[in-house]
Amino acid sequence: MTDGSNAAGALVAGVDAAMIDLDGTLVDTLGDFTEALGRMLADLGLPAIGAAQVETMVGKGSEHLLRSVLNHVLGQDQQAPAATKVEALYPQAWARYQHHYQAINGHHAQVYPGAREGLQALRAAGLQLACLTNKPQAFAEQLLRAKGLDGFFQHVFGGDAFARKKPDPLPLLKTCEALGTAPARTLMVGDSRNDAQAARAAGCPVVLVGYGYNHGEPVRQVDADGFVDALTELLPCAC
Ligand SMILES: O=C(O)COP(=O)(O)O
Ligand SMILES: [Mg+2]
Repeated sequence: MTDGSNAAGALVAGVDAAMIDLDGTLVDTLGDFTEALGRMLADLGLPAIGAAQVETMVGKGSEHLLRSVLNHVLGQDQQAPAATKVEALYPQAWARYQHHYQAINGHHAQVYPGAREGLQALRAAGLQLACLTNKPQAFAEQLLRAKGLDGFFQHVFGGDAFARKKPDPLPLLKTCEALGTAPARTLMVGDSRNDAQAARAAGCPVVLVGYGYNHGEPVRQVDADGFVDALTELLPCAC
């Protein structure tokens, strides 16, 4: 239990549905990202990147991740302006990354302790659930199926499902529309300021987990309505 858990329970008691982030919230996918990026960088003849570095770059979708990784590895090369090189390499990097990620999706990833049980409890409490991630739709669906988590969700929306990604409020508002719930009664559950900013702008309550990826910054400094250490703390309470 954490200080935020009572607040989280109270929030759950006051909502009709929840939107659950995927990477860093339901599944620890850092191993998948690092593996697919490593294979991509090897194909391009570029230096490798470590998991600790990758962790700070995850959460804003694949395009942002690839540009951050290329910038990082090319930043060590002073021969040409990094930005020009990044854009020149980007199309090939994108194709190799897609190829490799699809092949290894879920192989180096683990469902977080309590995540499955938390989803079960939320469904048992009568909440509708949507998975709302910046991960591309096809990869998100493939991963949820591989981990046996797909059956919990009425909807799955990836980073390419709408015109803009989190932290823009649009994906949350569109998800509320699909669920048929008011934003103020639809809880966002995520792991980063990306999720929290989007929720604030959409008018949704937001709870963050303490264990995910928050762009290399302490997550408890983010403006959110509550924090939990496991999704099992998201139980509706009568408080
Ligand atoms: O950037 C990503 O692919 C991860 O996205 P998520 O944290 O919104 O699931
Ligand atoms: Mg996340």
